[in-house]
Amino acid sequence: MLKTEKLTKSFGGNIAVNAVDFQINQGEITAIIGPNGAGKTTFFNLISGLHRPTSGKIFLEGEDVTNKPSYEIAKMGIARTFQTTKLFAEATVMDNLIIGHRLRTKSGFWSAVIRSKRYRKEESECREKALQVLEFVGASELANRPVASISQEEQKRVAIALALATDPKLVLLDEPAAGINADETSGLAELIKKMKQAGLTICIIEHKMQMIMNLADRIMVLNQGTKIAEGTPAEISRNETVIEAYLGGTPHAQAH
Ligand SMILES: Nc1ncnc2c1ncn2[C@@H]1O[C@H](COP(=O)(O)OP(=O)(O)OP(=O)(O)O)[C@@H](O)[C@H]1O
Repeated sequence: MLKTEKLTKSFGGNIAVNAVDFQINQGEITAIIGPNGAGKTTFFNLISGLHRPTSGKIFLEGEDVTNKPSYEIAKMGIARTFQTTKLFAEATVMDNLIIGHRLRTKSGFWSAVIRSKRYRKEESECREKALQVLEFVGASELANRPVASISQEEQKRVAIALALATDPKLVLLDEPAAGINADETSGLAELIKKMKQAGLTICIIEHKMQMIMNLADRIMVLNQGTKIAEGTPAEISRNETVIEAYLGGTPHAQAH
Protein backbone atom coordinates (compact mmCIF):
# COMPACT_ATOMS: atom_id res chain seq x y z
CA MET A 1 0.00 0.00 0.00
CA LEU A 2 2.76 2.44 0.94
CA LYS A 3 6.43 2.25 0.12
CA THR A 4 9.38 4.50 0.86
CA GLU A 5 12.71 4.47 -0.95
CA LYS A 6 15.78 5.90 0.73
CA LEU A 7 13.54 8.34 2.58
CA THR A 8 15.65 10.99 4.30
CA LYS A 9 14.96 14.10 6.40
CA SER A 10 17.64 16.38 7.81
CA PHE A 11 17.10 19.27 10.18
CA GLY A 12 20.27 21.31 9.73
CA GLY A 13 23.09 18.89 10.41
CA ASN A 14 20.82 16.43 12.24
CA ILE A 15 19.63 13.50 10.09
CA ALA A 16 16.30 12.54 11.71
CA VAL A 17 15.40 9.91 9.08
CA ASN A 18 18.24 8.36 7.15
CA ALA A 19 17.68 6.54 3.80
CA VAL A 20 14.80 4.40 5.06
CA ASP A 21 13.35 1.73 2.74
CA PHE A 22 10.03 0.67 4.17
CA GLN A 23 6.79 -0.95 3.17
CA ILE A 24 3.28 -1.05 4.62
CA ASN A 25 1.27 -3.97 3.30
CA GLN A 26 -2.46 -3.71 2.76
CA GLY A 27 -4.57 -5.10 5.59
CA GLU A 28 -1.67 -5.47 8.01
CA ILE A 29 -0.67 -3.79 11.25
CA THR A 30 2.85 -2.47 10.85
CA ALA A 31 4.66 -1.07 13.87
CA ILE A 32 7.55 1.37 14.07
CA ILE A 33 9.57 1.14 17.25
CA GLY A 34 12.81 2.62 18.49
CA PRO A 35 14.27 4.71 21.31
CA ASN A 36 13.35 8.36 21.91
CA GLY A 37 14.60 10.57 19.11
CA ALA A 38 14.94 7.63 16.69
CA GLY A 39 12.98 9.48 14.01
CA LYS A 40 9.60 7.71 14.32
CA THR A 41 7.39 10.80 14.46
CA THR A 42 9.45 12.48 11.74
CA PHE A 43 8.85 9.40 9.60
CA PHE A 44 5.07 9.77 10.13
CA ASN A 45 5.34 13.49 9.35
CA LEU A 46 7.02 12.60 6.06
CA ILE A 47 4.51 9.99 4.93
CA SER A 48 1.53 12.15 5.91
CA GLY A 49 2.92 15.13 3.96
CA LEU A 50 3.54 17.40 6.97
CA HIS A 51 7.26 17.48 6.25
CA ARG A 52 8.96 17.48 2.86
CA PRO A 53 11.69 14.88 2.60
CA THR A 54 15.26 16.05 2.05
CA SER A 55 15.62 13.16 -0.40
CA GLY A 56 14.08 9.82 -1.25
CA LYS A 57 10.62 8.84 -2.45
CA ILE A 58 7.19 7.90 -1.12
CA PHE A 59 4.71 5.82 -3.13
CA LEU A 60 1.07 5.32 -2.22
CA GLU A 61 -0.57 2.47 -4.10
CA GLY A 62 2.12 2.82 -6.75
CA GLU A 63 1.69 6.59 -7.19
CA ASP A 64 4.60 8.89 -6.39
CA VAL A 65 3.30 11.18 -3.61
CA THR A 66 6.71 12.42 -2.43
CA ASN A 67 6.02 16.14 -2.50
CA LYS A 68 2.26 16.19 -2.08
CA PRO A 69 0.91 18.44 0.69
CA SER A 70 -0.81 16.90 3.70
CA TYR A 71 -4.37 17.76 2.61
CA GLU A 72 -3.85 15.90 -0.66
CA ILE A 73 -2.36 12.92 1.15
CA ALA A 74 -5.39 12.96 3.49
CA LYS A 75 -7.73 13.00 0.50
CA MET A 76 -5.90 9.99 -0.92
CA GLY A 77 -6.84 8.03 2.17
CA ILE A 78 -4.18 8.45 4.85
CA ALA A 79 -5.42 9.58 8.26
CA ARG A 80 -3.36 10.01 11.39
CA THR A 81 -3.56 10.62 15.09
CA PHE A 82 -1.00 12.69 17.01
CA GLN A 83 1.03 11.98 20.13
CA THR A 84 -0.78 14.73 21.98
CA THR A 85 -4.40 14.52 21.08
CA LYS A 86 -5.45 17.61 19.20
CA LEU A 87 -9.05 18.04 20.32
CA PHE A 88 -10.96 21.20 21.26
CA ALA A 89 -11.30 20.77 25.02
CA GLU A 90 -14.34 23.00 25.53
CA ALA A 91 -16.35 21.58 22.62
CA THR A 92 -18.36 18.37 22.83
CA VAL A 93 -17.09 15.12 21.38
CA MET A 94 -19.73 15.38 18.63
CA ASP A 95 -18.70 18.94 17.72
CA ASN A 96 -15.06 17.89 17.58
CA LEU A 97 -15.96 15.14 15.14
CA ILE A 98 -18.14 17.41 13.03
CA ILE A 99 -15.46 20.13 12.89
CA GLY A 100 -12.78 17.55 12.06
CA HIS A 101 -14.90 16.07 9.31
CA ARG A 102 -16.04 19.44 7.95
CA LEU A 103 -12.44 20.54 7.51
CA ARG A 104 -12.22 17.80 4.91
CA THR A 105 -15.57 18.27 3.16
CA LYS A 106 -16.24 20.48 0.20
CA SER A 107 -18.40 23.54 0.95
CA GLY A 108 -16.37 26.70 1.29
CA PHE A 109 -16.54 29.44 3.89
CA TRP A 110 -19.39 31.40 2.27
CA SER A 111 -21.46 28.34 1.81
CA ALA A 112 -21.15 27.75 5.55
CA VAL A 113 -22.05 31.35 6.39
CA ILE A 114 -25.22 31.37 4.29
CA ARG A 115 -25.96 27.77 5.32
CA SER A 116 -26.59 26.68 1.74
CA LYS A 117 -28.63 23.58 1.00
CA ARG A 118 -25.41 21.74 0.14
CA TYR A 119 -23.83 22.85 3.42
CA ARG A 120 -26.82 21.61 5.42
CA LYS A 121 -26.71 18.30 3.59
CA GLU A 122 -23.00 17.95 4.33
CA GLU A 123 -23.57 18.83 7.96
CA SER A 124 -26.14 16.10 8.41
CA GLU A 125 -23.82 13.66 6.64
CA CYS A 126 -21.03 14.65 9.06
CA ARG A 127 -23.32 14.08 12.03
CA GLU A 128 -24.32 10.68 10.75
CA LYS A 129 -20.69 9.74 10.11
CA ALA A 130 -19.73 10.97 13.60
CA LEU A 131 -22.35 8.74 15.22
CA GLN A 132 -21.16 5.80 13.16
CA VAL A 133 -17.47 6.18 14.08
CA LEU A 134 -18.27 6.84 17.75
CA GLU A 135 -20.17 3.59 17.86
CA PHE A 136 -17.28 1.79 16.17
CA VAL A 137 -14.77 3.00 18.78
CA GLY A 138 -17.17 2.26 21.65
CA ALA A 139 -17.76 5.89 22.63
CA SER A 140 -21.38 6.58 21.59
CA GLU A 141 -22.37 7.64 25.10
CA LEU A 142 -19.73 10.39 25.03
CA ALA A 143 -21.22 12.31 22.09
CA ASN A 144 -22.58 15.24 24.10
CA ARG A 145 -19.82 15.46 26.70
CA PRO A 146 -17.24 18.26 26.53
CA VAL A 147 -13.84 16.77 25.67
CA ALA A 148 -12.36 18.32 28.85
CA SER A 149 -14.66 16.09 30.95
CA ILE A 150 -13.74 12.70 29.46
CA SER A 151 -10.84 10.46 30.49
CA GLN A 152 -7.49 10.24 28.76
CA GLU A 153 -8.39 6.83 27.37
CA GLU A 154 -11.72 8.11 26.07
CA GLN A 155 -9.88 10.98 24.39
CA LYS A 156 -7.65 8.43 22.66
CA ARG A 157 -10.74 6.66 21.31
CA VAL A 158 -12.23 9.95 20.13
CA ALA A 159 -8.94 10.80 18.38
CA ILE A 160 -9.17 7.48 16.56
CA ALA A 161 -12.83 8.18 15.72
CA LEU A 162 -11.73 11.51 14.25
CA ALA A 163 -9.22 9.74 12.01
CA LEU A 164 -11.84 7.16 10.96
CA ALA A 165 -14.45 9.81 10.08
CA THR A 166 -12.57 10.58 6.87
CA ASP A 167 -12.96 6.99 5.63
CA PRO A 168 -9.22 6.35 5.35
CA LYS A 169 -7.53 3.29 3.86
CA LEU A 170 -4.43 3.71 5.97
CA VAL A 171 -4.44 4.96 9.57
CA LEU A 172 -1.24 6.18 11.24
CA LEU A 173 -1.40 5.97 15.03
CA ASP A 174 1.28 7.90 16.95
CA GLU A 175 1.63 6.38 20.43
CA PRO A 176 -2.07 5.68 20.94
CA ALA A 177 -1.45 4.00 24.30
CA ALA A 178 0.77 6.68 25.85
CA GLY A 179 -0.35 7.77 29.31
CA ILE A 180 -3.03 5.13 29.90
CA ASN A 181 -3.04 2.14 32.26
CA ALA A 182 -2.66 -1.57 31.43
CA ASP A 183 -6.39 -2.36 31.31
CA GLU A 184 -7.08 0.61 29.09
CA THR A 185 -4.13 -0.37 26.89
CA SER A 186 -5.59 -3.82 26.27
CA GLY A 187 -8.97 -2.22 25.47
CA LEU A 188 -7.27 0.02 22.95
CA ALA A 189 -5.40 -2.94 21.45
CA GLU A 190 -8.79 -4.65 20.94
CA LEU A 191 -10.02 -1.56 19.09
CA ILE A 192 -6.96 -1.58 16.83
CA LYS A 193 -7.58 -5.28 16.07
CA LYS A 194 -11.18 -4.45 15.25
CA MET A 195 -9.97 -1.77 12.82
CA LYS A 196 -7.82 -4.35 11.08
CA GLN A 197 -10.73 -6.80 10.92
CA ALA A 198 -12.80 -4.04 9.31
CA GLY A 199 -10.25 -3.98 6.48
CA LEU A 200 -8.12 -1.00 7.48
CA THR A 201 -4.36 -0.91 7.07
CA ILE A 202 -2.64 0.39 10.20
CA CYS A 203 0.80 1.73 10.99
CA ILE A 204 1.53 2.35 14.64
CA ILE A 205 4.30 3.99 16.65
CA GLU A 206 4.28 2.70 20.20
CA HIS A 207 6.65 2.29 23.12
CA LYS A 208 4.56 -0.38 24.86
CA MET A 209 6.38 -3.45 23.63
CA GLN A 210 3.99 -6.09 24.90
CA MET A 211 1.13 -4.43 23.06
CA ILE A 212 3.15 -4.23 19.85
CA MET A 213 4.37 -7.81 20.08
CA ASN A 214 0.76 -8.99 20.34
CA LEU A 215 -0.65 -6.69 17.71
CA ALA A 216 1.82 -6.18 14.89
CA ASP A 217 2.17 -8.31 11.77
CA ARG A 218 5.50 -6.65 11.03
CA ILE A 219 7.82 -4.33 12.90
CA MET A 220 10.42 -1.85 11.72
CA VAL A 221 13.04 -0.73 14.23
CA LEU A 222 14.59 2.72 13.89
CA ASN A 223 17.67 3.85 15.74
CA GLN A 224 19.16 7.31 15.21
CA GLY A 225 17.17 7.72 12.00
CA THR A 226 18.34 4.43 10.48
CA LYS A 227 16.38 1.22 10.00
CA ILE A 228 18.28 -1.38 12.02
CA ALA A 229 15.81 -4.25 11.66
CA GLU A 230 12.53 -5.34 10.14
CA GLY A 231 10.49 -8.49 10.63
CA THR A 232 7.77 -10.31 12.51
CA PRO A 233 7.48 -9.75 16.29
CA ALA A 234 9.19 -13.12 16.86
CA GLU A 235 12.09 -12.20 14.56
CA ILE A 236 12.49 -8.76 16.17
CA SER A 237 12.47 -10.09 19.72
CA ARG A 238 15.43 -12.38 19.00
CA ASN A 239 17.35 -9.92 16.78
CA GLU A 240 20.74 -9.28 18.39
CA THR A 241 21.15 -5.76 16.99
CA VAL A 242 17.72 -4.76 18.29
CA ILE A 243 18.31 -6.26 21.69
CA GLU A 244 21.58 -4.35 22.01
CA ALA A 245 20.44 -1.04 20.60
CA TYR A 246 16.95 -0.85 21.95
CA LEU A 247 15.68 -3.60 24.17
CA GLY A 248 18.36 -2.89 26.75
CA GLY A 249 20.85 -5.66 26.08
CA THR A 250 18.86 -8.46 27.73
CA PRO A 251 15.90 -10.37 26.35
CA HIS A 252 13.98 -9.52 29.59
CA ALA A 253 13.61 -5.95 28.48
CA GLN A 254 11.19 -7.10 25.78
CA ALA A 255 8.32 -7.42 28.18
CA HIS A 256 8.05 -3.65 28.72
N1 LIG B 1 10.86 20.11 13.46
C1 LIG B 1 12.08 19.72 13.85
N2 LIG B 1 13.13 20.56 13.80
C2 LIG B 1 14.36 20.17 14.17
N3 LIG B 1 14.66 18.94 14.60
C3 LIG B 1 13.66 18.04 14.68
C4 LIG B 1 12.31 18.38 14.31
N4 LIG B 1 11.53 17.28 14.50
C5 LIG B 1 12.35 16.32 14.95
N5 LIG B 1 13.62 16.75 15.07
C6 LIG B 1 14.79 15.98 15.50
O1 LIG B 1 14.79 14.76 14.77
C7 LIG B 1 15.17 13.66 15.59
C8 LIG B 1 14.08 12.60 15.56
O2 LIG B 1 12.94 13.06 16.30
P1 LIG B 1 11.53 12.31 16.32
O3 LIG B 1 10.60 13.16 17.10
O4 LIG B 1 11.14 11.95 14.94
O5 LIG B 1 11.89 11.01 17.13
P2 LIG B 1 10.91 9.92 17.75
O6 LIG B 1 11.50 8.61 17.42
O7 LIG B 1 9.53 10.18 17.29
O8 LIG B 1 11.04 10.20 19.30
P3 LIG B 1 9.97 10.02 20.50
O9 LIG B 1 9.84 8.56 20.72
O10 LIG B 1 10.62 10.74 21.62
O11 LIG B 1 8.69 10.68 20.04
C9 LIG B 1 15.46 14.23 16.97
O12 LIG B 1 16.83 14.45 17.07
C10 LIG B 1 14.70 15.54 16.96
O13 LIG B 1 15.32 16.48 17.80
